[in-house]
Amino acid sequence: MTYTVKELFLTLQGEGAQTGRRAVFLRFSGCNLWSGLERDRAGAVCTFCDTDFIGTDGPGGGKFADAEALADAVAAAWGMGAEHRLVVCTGGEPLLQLDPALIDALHAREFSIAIETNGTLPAPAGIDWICVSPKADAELVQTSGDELKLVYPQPNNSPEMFEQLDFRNFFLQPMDGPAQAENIAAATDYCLTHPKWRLSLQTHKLIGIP
Ligand SMILES: C[S@@+](CC[C@H](N)C(=O)[O-])C[C@H]1O[C@@H](n2cnc3c(N)ncnc32)[C@H](O)[C@@H]1O
Ligand SMILES: Nc1nc2[nH]cc(C(=O)O)c2c(=O)[nH]1
Ligand code: SF4
Ligand SMILES: [Mg+2]
Repeated sequence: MTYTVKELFLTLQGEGAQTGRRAVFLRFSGCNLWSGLERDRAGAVCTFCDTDFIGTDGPGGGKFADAEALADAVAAAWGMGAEHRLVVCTGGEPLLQLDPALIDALHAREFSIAIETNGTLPAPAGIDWICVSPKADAELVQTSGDELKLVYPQPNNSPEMFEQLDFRNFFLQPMDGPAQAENIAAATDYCLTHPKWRLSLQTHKLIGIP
């Protein structure tokens, strides 16, 4: 199938348990919880998104005719060295496009495959690291994985609703936006009083990398 990619770039994972790890970010275009247009934001299911995922105009973005072509572009972005290869599939919502053919093509190039998903679609087999970030008012179908990363605070989406699910790590990530300082304070407070939960800061924003 053809894959539609907003951008594809090398950076450090900024969030969650793998923070600081070198990774190729593969940002797919499109999401099932928001059109990406500002005029639709207030009426969307997910209203706080910090990402432009429309079109194919970002660095390394474009249409890729098949899994081999896209996996080749990911490998080229990584460069030399077969060890510790990591690709983070994100978006937009990556599970609208990530399929078994692409998983196989990335594994054939020695990549561990991580995903950042809103959890509304089931993850196919073979993904090496699943990060689910549930959104209020969106049905959660992917209820297991490696980390659950809840943007905090969200009305109608409290941490207590998720802490019994089958995840190895539980993170609160302060919502970026006009109330960022208050949200960091509230998330810090929650982690201090609920030791199951850890704080995930968006470290790439702090240090000015993509
Ligand atoms: C842009 S989303 C793309 C992947 C997927 N659609 C999802 O929501 O998980 C990547 C990560 O950024 C988080 N995120 C989005 N907007 C945010 C914001 N304003 N503040 C903090 N985290 C945010 C999401 O919850 C998710 O964990
Ligand atoms: N450096 C960096 N780390 C990230 N972790 C998750 C991100 C995302 O947008 O999915 C992200 C991102 O956009 N940049
Ligand atoms: S689900 Fe993810 S990509 Fe879609 S609008 Fe929300 S944060 Fe953005
Ligand atoms: Mg991001």
